[in-house]
Amino acid sequence: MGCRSELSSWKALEQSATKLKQQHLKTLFAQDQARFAKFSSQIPGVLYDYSKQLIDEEVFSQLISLAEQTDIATWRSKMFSGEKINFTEQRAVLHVALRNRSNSPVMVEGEDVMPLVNAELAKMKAFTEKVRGGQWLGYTKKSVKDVVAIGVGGSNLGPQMVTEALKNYADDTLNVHYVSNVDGVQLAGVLNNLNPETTMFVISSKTFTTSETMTNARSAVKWFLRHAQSQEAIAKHFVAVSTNLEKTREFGIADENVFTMWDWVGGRFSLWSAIGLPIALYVGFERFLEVLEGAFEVDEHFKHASFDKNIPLIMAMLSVWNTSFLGYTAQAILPYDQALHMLPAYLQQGEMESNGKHVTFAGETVPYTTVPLIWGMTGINGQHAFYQYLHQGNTIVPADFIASLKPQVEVGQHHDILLSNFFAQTEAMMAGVDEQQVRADLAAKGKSEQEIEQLLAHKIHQGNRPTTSILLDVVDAKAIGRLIALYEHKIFCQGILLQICSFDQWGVELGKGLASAIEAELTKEGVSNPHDSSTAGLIAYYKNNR
Ligand SMILES: O=P(O)(O)OC[C@H]1O[C@](O)(CO)[C@@H](O)[C@@H]1O
Repeated sequence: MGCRSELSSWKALEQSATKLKQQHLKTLFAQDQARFAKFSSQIPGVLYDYSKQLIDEEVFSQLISLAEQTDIATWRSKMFSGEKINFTEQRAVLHVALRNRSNSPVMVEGEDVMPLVNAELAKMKAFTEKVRGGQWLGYTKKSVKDVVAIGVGGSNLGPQMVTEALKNYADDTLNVHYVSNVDGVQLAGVLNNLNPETTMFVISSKTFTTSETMTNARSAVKWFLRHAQSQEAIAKHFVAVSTNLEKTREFGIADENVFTMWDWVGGRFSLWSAIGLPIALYVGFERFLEVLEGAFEVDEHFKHASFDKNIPLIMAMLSVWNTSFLGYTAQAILPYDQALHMLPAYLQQGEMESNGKHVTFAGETVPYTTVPLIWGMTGINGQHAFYQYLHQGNTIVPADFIASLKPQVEVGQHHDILLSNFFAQTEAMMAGVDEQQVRADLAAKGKSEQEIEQLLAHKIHQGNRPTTSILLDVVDAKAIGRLIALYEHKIFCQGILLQICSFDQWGVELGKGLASAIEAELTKEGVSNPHDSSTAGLIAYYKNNR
């Protein structure tokens, strides 16, 4: 299997990039009144408009050729049929089985995993209903009021992001608090306000070895036992989500309180599994199922839509076009919906942990930039923070703008004001403001010729900054399921287009190992390992001055 850059479609795209870099989006719009119709696609509940990306029909068809030449369709079937496409870890990649609402068999090594998935969903349902219904009683026979979800990375970001997104659908049955940071300040801040008699802990860790999570979990047990004073009480207040029964037992959690997941569920794709338990506890099991249903709709779209209408594939093709061909090495995620305020953080892990890599399937160094730096925040707040850079900085950052037709809560005219910003920003980034317009605006304001000359260069906006607009109906359980699944499949396609193994994370594993070696050095009696002078100096300063 040769490198992607040897493919004829790749070479054609390289030539097109040279041409397109001379083009202005404003001209492309002026030349083609049907541009929006040509470069947009819809599925129920989602309008995806990529007409403000710096492409033309030729580039689009070259991108489709790239998708064909890289065998996206075959890889897609491999994923859905449980082949071990995570070949560096010898694992299938089957988060799609977790939301397979058709219940058709999904085989892993000759075994249909759907009965396992359904059994776990049934266990989650029974548990959620018991806790939410007040029948699950704590050690003093009181029902649960607060849930503390302890986990990090994929065992935190997905559930927390969805919990935040669906806040407005929650009743006041339970509060859910998330603790991910090993900085004890976070755990202490949460526990300070809680009553152990009415608190349930959900310890989520696929491996049940992640140092941050296990440290927080152990401290939570200590805090709990200080009050409960009885080891047996733990069974009423601690549940776990993990693949590692040996470790959950060792920790002291009874098997019946362990929700399982499987090695074919990657951490950053795990919110659909029992890792989503805190979501179900917060908004109810039925709503959690709606999240799965929304994702399942997108799985079906991804499997069956033609390449030129296939939204996740188009998202991936555009990312590769912008990054590997046009040389834009960052991408902003800008939700114009408060419910999606954690989406940028979630997608940072999704995309960068998956595809932030530099070798091909065969382990050769790729000669192109792979994925961009993903960053962002809610659009309106960003407008008053970093949009200056997006409009007039001398690097170009393509951006995904995401909004909804309806707000979760109507408050006066707020939504129209919000959306007018959403529309205005992408229009301005596309069209910019040229010299003629700046001159006319300043003259209309009564500025002198001299004043106009002084201000001119500062007020010109070059525009030509690519954006995509995603319009959801309203952020509800189904919509959030759809949106996440779109990005997940985008990440999958990106990996194939770039020939990157998307489902391992060796870089993160390296950090984990290094930190635990240094941890031992930090004790008083800890022996210093050899380090560079900076690291050694920092450790010594810490030990001598803390
Ligand atoms: O669920 P675990 O095993 O605690 O791992 C947490 C996270 O750590 C990572 O390995 C690295 O951040 C993620 O992929 C994973 O989601």
